[in-house]
Amino acid sequence: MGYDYCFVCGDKNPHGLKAKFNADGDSVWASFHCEERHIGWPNVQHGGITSALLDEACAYVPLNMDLVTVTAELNISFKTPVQVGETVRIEAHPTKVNKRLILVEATMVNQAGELKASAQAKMLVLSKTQQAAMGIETQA
Ligand SMILES: CCCCCCCCCCCCCC(=O)SCCNC(=O)CCNC(=O)[C@H](O)C(C)(C)COP(=O)(O)OP(=O)(O)OC[C@H]1O[C@@H](n2cnc3c(N)ncnc32)[C@H](O)[C@@H]1OP(=O)(O)O
Repeated sequence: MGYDYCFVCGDKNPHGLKAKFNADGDSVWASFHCEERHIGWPNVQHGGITSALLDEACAYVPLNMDLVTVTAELNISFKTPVQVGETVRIEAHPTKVNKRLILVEATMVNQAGELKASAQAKMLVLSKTQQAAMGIETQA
């Protein structure tokens, strides 16, 4: 699972987060280590980084079903700051699957199991025409 220049998962993007997402049934997960370059406030992971990781996890859920989507809505609750030096696990799973709309929930927890952030997303399935218009190439 991956896309070379994606800011979150691409391994060829020199400025990217290089998070690797794995499938586990209909769920997906990834680990991420917070470093100094990811902060906003001192020692605290930037909320945009947290949001990007959760958004990506939500996109990987339909990808795991061979569906290409964009995020139509993303609601995030930031529960506890992610500190520099912490490793977090991001997980996401589908809660409702319709023809064009996939509802997804995602969480970010640290190694002690403390909830750092959670998200609910509405992922809109793109038609082949919409994918082509966006320059997204798929094998199928
Ligand atoms: C292949 C690649 C493999 C590897 C990839 C790894 C990289 C992964 C990268 C992942 C990156 C991370 C992910 C990212 O960050 S993706 C980037 C962030 N997201 C965007 O840029 C999306 C921008 N928005 C749009 O493109 C359009 O507004 C969309 C496509 C969302 C809707 O467009 P449009 O309005 O023209 O709609 P439609 O004609 O297509 O469809 C209409 C249907 O959709 C329903 N609807 C619409 N909005 C909503 C809503 N909010 N709630 C509920 N329903 C909604 C609507 O009622 C209708 O239903 P129905 O009447 O048909 O029943």
